Amino acid sequence: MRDAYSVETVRAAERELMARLPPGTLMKRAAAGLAAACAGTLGRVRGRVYGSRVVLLVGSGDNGGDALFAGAYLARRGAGVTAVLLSPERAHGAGLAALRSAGGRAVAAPGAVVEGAPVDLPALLGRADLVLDGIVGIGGRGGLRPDAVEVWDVVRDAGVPVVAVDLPSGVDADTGEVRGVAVRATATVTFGAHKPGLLLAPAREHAGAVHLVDIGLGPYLAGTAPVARAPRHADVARLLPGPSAESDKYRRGVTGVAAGSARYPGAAVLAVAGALRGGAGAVRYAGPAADAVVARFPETLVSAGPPSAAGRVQAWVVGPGLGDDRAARETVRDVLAARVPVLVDADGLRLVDVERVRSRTAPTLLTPHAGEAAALLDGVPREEVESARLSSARELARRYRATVLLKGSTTVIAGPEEGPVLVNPTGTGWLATAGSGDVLSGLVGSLLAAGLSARDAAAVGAYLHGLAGRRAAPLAVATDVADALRPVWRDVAEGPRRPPRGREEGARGET
Ligand SMILES: NC(=O)C1=CN([C@@H]2O[C@H](COP(=O)(O)OP(=O)(O)OC[C@H]3O[C@@H](n4cnc5c(N)ncnc54)[C@H](OP(=O)(O)O)[C@@H]3O)[C@@H](O)[C@H]2O)[C@@H](O)CC1
Ligand SMILES: Nc1ncnc2c1ncn2[C@@H]1O[C@H](COP(=O)(O)OP(=O)(O)O)[C@@H](O)[C@H]1O
Ligand SMILES: [K+]
Repeated sequence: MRDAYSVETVRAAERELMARLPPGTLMKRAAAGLAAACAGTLGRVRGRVYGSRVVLLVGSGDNGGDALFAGAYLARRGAGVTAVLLSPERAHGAGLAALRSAGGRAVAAPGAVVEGAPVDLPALLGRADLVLDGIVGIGGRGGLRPDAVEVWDVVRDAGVPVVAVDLPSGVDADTGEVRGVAVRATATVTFGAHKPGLLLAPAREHAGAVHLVDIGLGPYLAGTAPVARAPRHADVARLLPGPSAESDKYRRGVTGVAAGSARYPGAAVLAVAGALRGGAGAVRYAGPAADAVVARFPETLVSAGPPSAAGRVQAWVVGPGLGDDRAARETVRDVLAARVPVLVDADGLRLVDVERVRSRTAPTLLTPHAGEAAALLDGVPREEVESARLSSARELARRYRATVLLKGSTTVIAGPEEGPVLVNPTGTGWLATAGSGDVLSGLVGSLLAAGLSARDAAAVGAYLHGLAGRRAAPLAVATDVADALRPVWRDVAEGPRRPPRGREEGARGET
């Protein structure tokens, strides 16, 4: 698991560690790691550090201090380093002195000049090979301030690679929210621990490839809970269900699918397609699209009556393409009355009664996209859910006393109890295609039937579905995603072969 800790927790751990070390040690460790990563980037873009041109954007806090010390390292290796100070009178003193004694120079940002000729920022950046964003880190509030926006606009237009120091300036470290303008980095070098914002959209889209620099916080974080955890290949591989020597199809679990309608038979077919690839031994379909399901998947056990009359299952999936008529409503009620885990998706989410879900004794898993989640949260704006995924999923899980898998650019999973939210690291925008959510609900339902907890089934399902989307891209349609589940499952199960860069977990980058 990749664990992300709140700013408060990171600061507390830093305080404890700092108390045991000579002053300035942590910043020097951070800066050394940052400089090494920057040297690597310069090696790639310029061939070497010596003779390259580096611009530091330096704010008024310790984040700017990190940039200045890293700049000093690079200057000692022969880079031409210029620090652009957003608040010259408050820039980190020791960092500034280190940069100057290493041969670097500092200039005031255009908005900060009180007298004298302002620096020609476009010209400076036009010659730069690399920019370090040390405007603001975990001490930031809200988006970039106007003076920082002015500088960032020039950097962005220059198209120079940007390494963000600790976090892209302007993003919210704890929530992943971006209120206003924020830096977009090629890479982010973060210190001590991941911050939730580095795992969560929209902020994670600003971070580029994320490198974690160990500054020795590990022992001081050990006893504290992360806010968010992102599974890796090995975590998922451990949870994949598989037949044992004594297995038969019933012992492997039977998935029930109550989906589709005369109007939307395809949703039933796609949910069954996912369910057939989730590790259960059999899939029962109950509903009006039985003919379409059997025509495509003859291995499905079908019936046209209510789900409760379909025979035993170990988990139900209800909702995709169900419509919202009386029959749909009854189907949802019938399934929720079952004493097995139930996944509710799509139309099912419009028909669930909160008290009925809360009173269930078997696990319930809700799988809304942002629009559905917004409706379940009494009609808050969809954008509000999209910008605050973590708290939205948590709130929904708390209200419904259920596990929630909130789909979208970052899929997050929250359980009814307190504890870390899971963040899915796989996926691609190509999954935003009609019916791919139906495949996911079938897949996760099958993992539930195979015996995984709601949280594990959601995490494994989202992870595999995201990989399948990448494998089927470009131009993936939902059936391609379902077809890609088998090879993706095999890859994860076979691990630990390092996936080709750009296709797997590390595509957004982490080292
Ligand atoms: N602690 C440690 O041991 C270690 C910490 N380390 C490093 O320290 C960083 C944290 O440093 P920090 O606490 O000094 O805060 P920081 O992120 O520099 O920002 C504060 C300044 O930003 C300003 N500002 C605020 N919002 C803004 C905005 N939207 N747009 C623009 N400006 C904004 C705000 O201004 P003010 O409100 O005071 O006017 C304030 O002066 C951390 O991220 C890591 O890099 C590493 O060296 C490892 C060891
Ligand atoms: N921008 C995106 N990036 C990554 N994944 C996405 C994005 N948009 C949607 N998805 C994924 O695509 C699937 C779409 O599901 P859903 O919204 O239920 O569509 P449908 O109802 O058509 O099946 C979900 O798994 C979701 O996480
Ligand atoms: K920064």
